[in-house]
Amino acid sequence: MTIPPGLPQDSALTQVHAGGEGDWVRYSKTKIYTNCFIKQDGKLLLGYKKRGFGKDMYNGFGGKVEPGESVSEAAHRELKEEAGIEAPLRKCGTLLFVVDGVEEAFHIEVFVADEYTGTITESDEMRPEWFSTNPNGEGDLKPIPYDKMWADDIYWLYILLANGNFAGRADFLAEENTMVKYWFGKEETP
Ligand SMILES: COc1nc(N)nc2c1ncn2[C@H]1C[C@H](O)[C@@H](COP(=O)(O)OP(=O)(O)OP(=O)(O)O)O1
Repeated sequence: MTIPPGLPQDSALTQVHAGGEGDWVRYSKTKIYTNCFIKQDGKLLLGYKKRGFGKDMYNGFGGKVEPGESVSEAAHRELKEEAGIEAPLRKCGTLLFVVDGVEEAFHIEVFVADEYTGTITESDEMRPEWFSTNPNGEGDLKPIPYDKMWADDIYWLYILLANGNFAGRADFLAEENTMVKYWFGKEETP
């Protein structure tokens, strides 16, 4: 499978996962979102989404890029609004999701940081929680709850945890956490 439409075609991406059948779904509009992760000492900070899109699932902290805002500004704002913290965020991935029945495709810029300042605080939208990056958990910390996350996350989160860069696309069924077709690539480092 080649790099899907909607992802940068000239990048140094090597396919790491691909699956599904049929054609990529066509879409006419995209909305830009951010998604931010804090990783530190074998732990990953996730948020339990209390309302809105993705309710009752764990995810990074993020949301829509507002008019007049850069993607980086939006990432820092959402991290502060949803988790109460600031961090030296580094962009590490680009994701495109087309959800059947949702008019605009989700173009998501993913950020990561190894440190943060401030006090992690629950917001109206997210309840922050640390997880162990060890698949068996560590002490009181549970392993990353992939069964309560978007189905795509398991295909790229390990690259983020290893300080790599990635891009991917998935076409989802309407109102279901099911990928109909997907492609994920890792950027090769020289
Ligand atoms: C469909 O697959 C997805 N996978 C993953 N991992 N993350 C996703 C997927 N679809 C959306 N997201 C992310 C992108 C954003 O970080 C959030 C959604 O943002 P939200 O709708 O909550 O945006 P806000 O601006 O915060 O919304 P409000 O208007 O409610 O404040 O999920």
